[in-house]
Amino acid sequence: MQRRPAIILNFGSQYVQLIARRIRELGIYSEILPFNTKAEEILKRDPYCVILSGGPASVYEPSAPLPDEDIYHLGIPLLGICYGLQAMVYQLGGVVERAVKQEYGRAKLTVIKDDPLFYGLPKEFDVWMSHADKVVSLPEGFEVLASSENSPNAVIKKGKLYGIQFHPEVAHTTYGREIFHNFLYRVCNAQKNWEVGDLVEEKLQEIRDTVKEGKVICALSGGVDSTVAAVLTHRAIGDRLECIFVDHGLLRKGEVQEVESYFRSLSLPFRKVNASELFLSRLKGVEDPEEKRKIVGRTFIEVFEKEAERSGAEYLLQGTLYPDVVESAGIPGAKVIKTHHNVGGLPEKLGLKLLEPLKELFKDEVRQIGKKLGIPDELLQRHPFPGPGLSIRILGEVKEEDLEILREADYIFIEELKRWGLYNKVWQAFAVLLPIKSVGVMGDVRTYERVVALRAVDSSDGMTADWSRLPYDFLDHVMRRIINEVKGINRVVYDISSKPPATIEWE
Ligand SMILES: Nc1ncnc2c1ncn2[C@@H]1O[C@H](COP(=O)(O)OP(=O)(O)OP(=O)(O)O)[C@@H](O)[C@H]1O
Ligand SMILES: O=c1[nH]c(=O)c2[nH+]cn([C@@H]3O[C@H](COP(=O)(O)O)[C@@H](O)[C@H]3O)c2[nH]1
Ligand SMILES: NC(=O)CC[C@H](N)C(=O)O
Ligand SMILES: [Mg+2]
Repeated sequence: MQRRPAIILNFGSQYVQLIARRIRELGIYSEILPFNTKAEEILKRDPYCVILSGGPASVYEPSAPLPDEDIYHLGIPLLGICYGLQAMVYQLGGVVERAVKQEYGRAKLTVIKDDPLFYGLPKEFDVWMSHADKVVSLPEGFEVLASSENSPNAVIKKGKLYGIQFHPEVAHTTYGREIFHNFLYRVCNAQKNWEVGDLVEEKLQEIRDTVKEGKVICALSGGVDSTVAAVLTHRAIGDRLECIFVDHGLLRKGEVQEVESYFRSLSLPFRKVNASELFLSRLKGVEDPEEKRKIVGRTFIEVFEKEAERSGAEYLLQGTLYPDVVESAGIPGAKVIKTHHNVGGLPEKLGLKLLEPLKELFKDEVRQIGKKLGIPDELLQRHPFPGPGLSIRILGEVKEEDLEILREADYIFIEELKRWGLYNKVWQAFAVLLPIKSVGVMGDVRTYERVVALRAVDSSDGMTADWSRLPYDFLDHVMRRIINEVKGINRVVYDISSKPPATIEWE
């Protein structure tokens, strides 16, 4: 049976899989197609709707990607999001310009006109914006349904053509899910045709079909993603899997012992490899964040290739998730935000075949799979920790003495979060060591020492994030402990940037 899809045209947005995922969650099958897919090709699939994603381009640039203009005349409901809205406006004769005031992060939306799209929603709510261009005049026949302070034309419509300047797909838009629900079920009259189903069974089969009789080594970090990937694959192919945990000298205080004891208890075939000298020597003198990420990626692979040779494995299993792929511009049209060591950081010639069963999923979906697999909560609730580890939390060159300072500061922050019952309330938290010094006074003596920044964010998938409103008393306590206990630090600051426009990590 052919399922009627919701079609998403991809203009290179960071969020394109998030759109697909929102639609999946609402029980509708969805497909992502290239932005220039012909209208007749789209029509053949009998879709419920066409959604135009956001994207990094600006419609008035000569090389801007634009969809087949016929899509506006198919009589199929259409929803343009951010760049998608701007493309529709431009092609139908409206005007889009670079805005004087750009809009990143939270904005308040005010609904001006009732519409099925806003069914059941309040007249005012928070939405998440990420744009520099702005619709300044509408094409003929369009009306405004909602505005924000910076975007008078935040939601527009003509018949079944809708355009939205904000991002309903990101978790920080308060009623984003409801907007998709209303669009699919009230505007498009869609019928449920997709069950999240048993993703676990599907994945097990996929792994068995790919690996067949082969052997696999798993790059295991002790984090949520690679743990879920390992347990899943172990269930699929048993002891033909071996897990390799690399101590690259960039791990947190106590982490090696912690990870070892977790994995002994899960009874997975497990090996620890100490490669810290190799990683630290390669990073010596390197300041550029992208360069550091690539070095870590390549060095990881060197270690894994050696391990594979020893065990005769042909596959390398990684816990790669969708955000890693998209930020490394692993999808067409997307810009590189940062090279995730496990995607863009891989060498061109890879002697191993990659196995990445979680590649199109998001962190919270992976946690759900982990739960189904019986992985203990304590492990599943661990905060994400990037593969390049502390090397991207020491801004600039990575020196051994700085690693020690950062380890101590980070340990205090996390220990106190746990003590105060806040660890599971924030999505991710860590300390960053800044490459600057500032003046202090301790016991009547002048100090001139380093600065630590604390970062704690609320998120559901890492694609967007807001800074956690940690209690002042808590921050005060952590500041005091860090400055009193960690030699070399005389100042602590708290990072209050959201993503966008910042990112979660500093490098
Ligand atoms: N120290 C390590 N040893 C072996 N493999 C690693 C290590 N660090 C990272 N990796 C590999 O790189 C992948 C990506 O790292 P990433 O930190 O995104 O995922 P994770 O560690 O599994 O989960 P989390 O995001 O919860 O930390 C991991 O899934 C794992 O396959
Ligand atoms: O395995 C990883 N390898 C990497 O190279 C990497 N860079 C960032 N991160 C993690 O991804 C999430 C989003 O981070 P950013 O907002 O900083 O891009 C956050 O949870 C980051 O910790 C990484 N994970
Ligand atoms: N997120 C987007 O789709 C951005 C669209 C466009 N490049 C802008 O800055 O307005
Ligand atoms: Mg990790």
